[in-house]
Amino acid sequence: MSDKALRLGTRRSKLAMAQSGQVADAVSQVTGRPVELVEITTYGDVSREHLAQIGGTGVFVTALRDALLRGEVDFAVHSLKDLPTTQPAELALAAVPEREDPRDVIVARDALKFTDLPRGARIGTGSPRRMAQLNAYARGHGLDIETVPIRGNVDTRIGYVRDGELDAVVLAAAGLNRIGRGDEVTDFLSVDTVLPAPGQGALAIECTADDADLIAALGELDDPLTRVAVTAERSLLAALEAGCSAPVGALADLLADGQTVKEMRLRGVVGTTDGSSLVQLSTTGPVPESHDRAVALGRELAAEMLAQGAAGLMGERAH
Ligand SMILES: NCc1[nH]cc(CCC(=O)O)c1CC(=O)O
Repeated sequence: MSDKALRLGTRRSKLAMAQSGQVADAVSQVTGRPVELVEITTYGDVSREHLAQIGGTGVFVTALRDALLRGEVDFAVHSLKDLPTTQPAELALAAVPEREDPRDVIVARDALKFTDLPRGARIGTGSPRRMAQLNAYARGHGLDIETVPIRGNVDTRIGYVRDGELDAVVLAAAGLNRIGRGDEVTDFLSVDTVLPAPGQGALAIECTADDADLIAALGELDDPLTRVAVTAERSLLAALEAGCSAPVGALADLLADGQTVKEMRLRGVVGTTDGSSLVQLSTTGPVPESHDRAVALGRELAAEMLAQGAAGLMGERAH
């Protein structure tokens, strides 16, 4: 391969710049080639408030993919949870690096923990998945909380807490860690309380499907166990026919015995945003040995969830 600089297409947001910068360093380490960042403005960046109306799924991703297909950049980095579940044939998911912390967290006033929030606490989140699970937990544990729909970037969201408008906001640990603001977390939400979005905490490194040399080079950053886990999670999401704004949580984690990975557990949840009904199921078995097995596992769990009424819960929307 040549020693020409590789062009990495990235969104301009703090999170995108941080994760692209980190991947750029890793890629230049494994390829020995310099990597230059090429900033691309996405429709999701200019029209954030209208994300719900324009459908959510993939708005952050489309502009980067278009730049790849036009040959303006060589590869791109996405938050895996923002990727649509269908992979275009012209693009290759060259690497899924090892996952960051998949959990959701809260940033609350006065360093409060979730379960110490006072009666009537207002918790900001724009995510129906987070609302559904927080409200379900509150109902089951006698907590009195109000989930308040909010949008915006990390600064905007944490700003609602700093200026006293909200008692807490919910964010992904991975995003805060990547921008160096992990120290603002006041509580980590157990995945037993709030299952993260499918793919949360993982990145996707994408290039065009015809660039075999680049696919092989980027593949050095792939973590096969993360890939198999997110494949099962995304297959569950796809089989539930839900977009990224739907109240679907999924997490595949590996059960290890010392250093040896023994089994994989896939958990899935859907619910109404008020938390009055949830369908939550899990399955545990051998780590899938192929992409197709991981896909099948996600489908199987989705089928069980649908049999328990999951579809009816997803029809309902936050606003
Ligand atoms: N919904 C937007 C989004 N997409 C990816 C992340 C960061 C976490 C990740 O990479 O999974 C976030 C922010 C958040 O949910 O708090």
